[in-house]
Amino acid sequence: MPLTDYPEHVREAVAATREVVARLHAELPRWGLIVWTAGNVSQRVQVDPAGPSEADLLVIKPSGVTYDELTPESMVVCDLDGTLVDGDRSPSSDTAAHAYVYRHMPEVGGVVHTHSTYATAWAARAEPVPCVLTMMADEFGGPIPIGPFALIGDDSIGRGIVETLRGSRSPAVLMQNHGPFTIGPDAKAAVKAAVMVEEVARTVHISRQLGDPLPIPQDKVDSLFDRYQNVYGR
Ligand SMILES: O=C(CO)[C@@H](O)[C@@H](O)COP(=O)(O)O
Repeated sequence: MPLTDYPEHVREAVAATREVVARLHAELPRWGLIVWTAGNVSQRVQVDPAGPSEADLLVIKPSGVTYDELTPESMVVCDLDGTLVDGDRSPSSDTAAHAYVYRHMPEVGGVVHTHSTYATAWAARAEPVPCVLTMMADEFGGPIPIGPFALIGDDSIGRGIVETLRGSRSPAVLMQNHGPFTIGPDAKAAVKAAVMVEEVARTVHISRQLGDPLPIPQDKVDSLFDRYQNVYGR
């Protein structure tokens, strides 16, 4: 269904989401998380005020466009099957993965994918980043998990993200041989997770060059995660 057939309040929400998603894309090169046209950010447009539903839409970057060319108007709107609803260009090649996450994780409002160097190096080894930093306990509630090797082009990547993160406290998954995908209640939270996963992947990598980092006991991880998620910054 073309965007013009949606009610005015939905079209207004789409316009606002285009502004948000375009602005958040600038954070990926700003924090050194991508090169050229790699990576993408999306946000769910909640159509039903009662809560996330199959009728929702998503806004995502156009495929193969450099970040300096991204504008709110260039953002692409799709339904949760990945079908184009509004946009002059093809949606990101990862749209199917983002859409799958939105269909199967109703609490997720934002998805980000990058190829950030240190996190992608851990993904190349299919090695979870161990929880050896209080910052990891705060942000991820434990190790950063590895998702399965999955080819682009169907639901494989999205299924791997959901199967890995459903039931996990981590908002980030390192897809084997590919790179990080992150989720959040909105796109800003998912971008923050993408920044943090690269930061801790780098720190733990450096620590490992000099010796064996010390794991944090699980009860301490639980305490740190609970404080950070429920008290910090309130
Ligand atoms: O990693 C992949 C595909 O999974 C890259 O092609 C992706 O980062 C960028 O593709 P798009 O420009 O969003 O189509």
